[in-house]
Amino acid sequence: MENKEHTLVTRLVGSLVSYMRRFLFRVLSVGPVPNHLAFILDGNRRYAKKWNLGEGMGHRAGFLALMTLMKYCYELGVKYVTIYAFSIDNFRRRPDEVQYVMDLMLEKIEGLLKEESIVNQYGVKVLFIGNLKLLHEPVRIAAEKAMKATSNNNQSILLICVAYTPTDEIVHSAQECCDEIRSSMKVNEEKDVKSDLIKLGDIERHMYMGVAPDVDILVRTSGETRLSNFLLWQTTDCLLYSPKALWPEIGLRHIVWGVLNFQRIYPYLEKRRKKQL
Ligand SMILES: CC(C)=CCC/C(C)=C/CC/C(C)=C/COP(=O)(O)OP(=O)(O)O
Repeated sequence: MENKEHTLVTRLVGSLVSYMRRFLFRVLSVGPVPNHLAFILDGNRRYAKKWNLGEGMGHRAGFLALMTLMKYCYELGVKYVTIYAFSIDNFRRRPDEVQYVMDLMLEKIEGLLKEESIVNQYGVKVLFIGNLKLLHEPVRIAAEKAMKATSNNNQSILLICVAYTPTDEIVHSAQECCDEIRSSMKVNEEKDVKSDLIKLGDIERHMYMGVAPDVDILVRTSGETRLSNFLLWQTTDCLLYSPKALWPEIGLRHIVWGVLNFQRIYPYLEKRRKKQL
């Protein structure tokens, strides 16, 4: 009996908190709501150290934080959420750590496709961004399966940057531009691609991130203010926000604060984007 009462109280408190959060988001959406939030997940290992946990537990806690944050973003009406899950440089970490993160990814990608997952609750299209050939084979296969399974969702988009760095992305885009021009040439035409044939729009179209608009807010946790080779092309006119919290500690207050600051500088960002400044 006591157990039943406890469950009922927990449920009631849960509903009340959720109601208050939605109310807060309604108030926030009186101002401009960002369309695209990007996150650098920094501080998983420091979190594990802080709480005397194994390093892997830090990454697990990081994944849980990501799920909560996605929920907040989609409730608020943010359409695109991009995360820096693993960079090309991260492959140089200790082999056992790389293996742990790859195994975790495999487990979590499979979890994302389950009926009760956030992906299904919010109609999320999942896109993996980066040089996927560099991923461990089972992870690449799972990533491709997830993209296929969610391809018809269009309510919200989750872009997971893995085996990604923007420098690699720019080289990839330039190569694709050249290939496209070459394939449009006549059979007996010389296959030299003149540099002035490549336009800005072509480069953007061939970027891995070409599927999403530019970022509105870039959040990097753990107080670091460096971009560390993330979305260099797509962050020219966005708010950079670096809360002190380690990634697994990120929460509602950070999202609200980030959005309020975005709204404060929104007129300036709009002017810059319309090239009026
Ligand atoms: C399917 C899916 C989206 C999975 C995501 C899995 C996940 C949470 C990956 C994050 C890995 C990572 C390199 C985090 C950065 O913290 P850090 O290791 O750099 O921590 P530190 O800054 O304290 O050293």
